[in-house]
Amino acid sequence: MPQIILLFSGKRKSGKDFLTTHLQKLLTDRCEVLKISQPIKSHWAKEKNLNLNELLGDSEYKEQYRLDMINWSDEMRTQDYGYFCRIACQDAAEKPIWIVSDIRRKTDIHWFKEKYGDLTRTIRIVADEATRIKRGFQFKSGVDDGISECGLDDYTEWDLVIDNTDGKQKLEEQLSSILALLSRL
Ligand SMILES: Nc1ncnc2c1ncn2[C@@H]1O[C@H](COP(=O)(O)OP(=O)(O)OP(=O)(O)O)[C@@H](O)[C@H]1O
Repeated sequence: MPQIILLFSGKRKSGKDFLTTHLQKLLTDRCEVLKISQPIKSHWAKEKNLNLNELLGDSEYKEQYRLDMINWSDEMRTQDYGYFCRIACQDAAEKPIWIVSDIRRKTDIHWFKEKYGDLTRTIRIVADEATRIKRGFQFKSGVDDGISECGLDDYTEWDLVIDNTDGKQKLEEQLSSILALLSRL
């Protein structure tokens, strides 16, 4: 059982992978990074005979399959909203800090809060559209106007909001604001 769980959310190309990878480097073996998209991608890779590592990485490859994966995983979620959260947690190593790098829906937050109560901390990464475009974002109908991108737009109870817009916050500032959430450890 972890002692604290950091739930990260943010729109496409806001910097979720970037910041959680830097955080992982700081926390080294005290933390485990979980991705809710991992079980989705594993299933999809097996089913369609695709390269799992390419799907998990930051590449054009995953964009080709994103819409299909979203549609399939949404169907699974309507039957059981905790399905992918549960698998991601089952597969996670015993570490004091869990970093969940891709929270996308209110039901994801709900599931973690229901199961882990006040061990959870929610973090929203924001970046303006110009920055996201510079970092590879291109609007895609069915993806960027769907629930997986917009499901948390009106959520207001974040424990921390990080501005990852180009030129706004320094990486060290961003990381120290996240570390402050771990002060109870
Ligand atoms: N603060 C930053 N400074 C420089 N480059 C950044 C910064 N944040 C993110 N990037 C770069 O922008 C690109 C997109 O970031 P990243 O992959 O972390 O976004 P994401 O939110 O995980 O996107 P997706 O939802 O598509 O997986 C990456 O190439 C990353 O290295």
